[in-house]
Formats: sequence, structure tokens, C-alpha cells
Amino acid sequence: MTDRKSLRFTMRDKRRALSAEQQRDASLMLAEHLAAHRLFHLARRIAFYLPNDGEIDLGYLMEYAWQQNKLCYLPVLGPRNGRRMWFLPYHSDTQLIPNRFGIPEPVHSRRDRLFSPMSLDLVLMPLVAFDHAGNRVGMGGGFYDRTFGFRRYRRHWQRPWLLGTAYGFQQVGQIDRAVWDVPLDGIATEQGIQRFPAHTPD
Ligand SMILES: Nc1nc2c(c(=O)[nH]1)N(C=O)[C@@H](CNc1ccc(C(=O)N[C@@H](CCC(=O)O)C(=O)O)cc1)CN2
Ligand SMILES: Nc1ncnc2c1ncn2[C@@H]1O[C@H](COP(=O)(O)OP(=O)(O)OP(=O)(O)O)[C@@H](O)[C@H]1O
Repeated sequence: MTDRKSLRFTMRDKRRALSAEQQRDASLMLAEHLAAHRLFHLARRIAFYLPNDGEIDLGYLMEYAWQQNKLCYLPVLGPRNGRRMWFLPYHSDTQLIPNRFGIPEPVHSRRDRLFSPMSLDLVLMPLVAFDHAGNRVGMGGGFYDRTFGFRRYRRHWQRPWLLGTAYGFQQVGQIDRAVWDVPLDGIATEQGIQRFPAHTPD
């Protein structure tokens, strides 16, 4: 097994092994950190995800975002060969259907894919492991990297801001950056938020 593969394996196991109480406590703490953060306040259109495979749950933060009249979005997978994602609005009455990985996503038609991921202000990105420099290992599909690849070429308009969300224990020593990896602007865990200032406005 390659390093990346075995890292995915151990971290995903660890994530799934958390008790319901540990998961809830961490999710609440994460929501408190993010709700108090400037990037969250400045953002109007925010991409969330529904937790899968033991991922840290953004549900509490999403409730708060709705109360604040922010627009919340969820990823939907594009055609199988493209491996790109689109983002669809998500309200409490949005109809969901499981995608090919069993993760619920908003029911939609092709026309709904007109909303560009470029129009988002803030993207909360699930991840499997991260390091001190903001390098990230995801589930291995390359979906986030492909969808937000344009951020690697944007010099002045640095949106959407890309914030990884994870449990603190998902931090590891060092992850090699692949050429297609999109650098994160920060990482939020139940322990707090780390920013990588080279990529964010001050
Ligand atoms: N909550 C959440 N939603 C998300 C993602 C995510 O990481 N988390 N994604 C981020 O990219 C996209 C989905 N990507 C995924 C990629 C792989 C697997 C997965 O479980 N793979 C299985 C084998 C898959 C199969 O062929 O059936 C595995 O590795 O065990 C799941 C989601 C979009 N939505
Ligand atoms: N922008 C891109 N263009 C072409 N191929 C890409 C791009 N981004 C990723 N890939 C391909 O996708 C595969 C998976 O990438 P990687 O292992 O970095 O996924 P990941 O970051 O763990 O997953 P995700 O982004 O879905 O969370 C890689 O083997 C790579 O070939």
C-alpha cells in the first residue's frame, strides 16, 4: 500500500471509531469557532457537506447559517467520467437522493448546474488528513481538486475561500503536495482555526 493509501485507511478507521458523544462535542466546538470567524461572517454563499464515513458534522453550523440568512449549498456529483462537482442550494425542505457513494445530495436536473462554484464565497471541505502547511488528502476522487482548480490561477480575486474541516487528530507530519492539489486557505477543527495567510486576504 502506498503512504497515501494507508494514511486514508487509518484515518478513516479512526474517524469512524469515535463515539456519538465525541462526534457531537467536536461538531459543536467546530461550529463555535467557525461562527465567530471573520471569513464566516463575510461569506454569504457557503458550501457545506453532509457527513459521511465519520466526518466531522457541520450540522450545527448550518443551522446557524440558515438563521443568519446565509445561502447554504451542498455538492452534487457531475457525470461519472468528469469527476467534477456542482453546488446546489440546500434548505430544510430540499429533497435529497443518495449519490453513487451513498451520500445524500439535492435532487436536481442539468439546468440546476448553471450556478458556478466560482460564485461561492466560502467552501467547507471535508478531508481525511492534513498537515501544518495546509496540504490535504481527501477520499481519493479528486473531486474538490478538479472543481476548485481555478483557485490555483486566481491572483487577485481569492474566492471562494477554501477551508478544510476535520478532527484535530487528522493532522499528520507532512503530506506531499501533488501538482493538482489546490492549496487551502485554512483548516478548522474542534481545537480552532489555522490560517495559511499566503492565500487569503488579510
Ligand atoms: N461528505 C462528503 N461529501 C462528499 C465528498 C466527501 O469527501 N465527503 N466528496 C469528496 O470528494 C465527494 C464524494 N467523493 C467520494 C469519494 C469516494 C468515496 C468512497 O467512499 N469511496 C469508497 C469506494 C467507492 C466505490 O467505488 O464505491 C472507498 O474508498 O471506500 C466517497 C465519496 C462529494 N461529496
Ligand atoms: N485538476 C485535476 N486534473 C486532472 N486530474 C486530477 C485533478 N485533480 C485530481 N486529479 C486526479 O484525481 C485523482 C485523485 O486525486 P487525490 O488523491 O489528490 O484526491 P483527493 O484530494 O484525496 O480527493 P478529493 O479532492 O475528492 O477529496 C488523482 O489520481 C489525479 O490523477
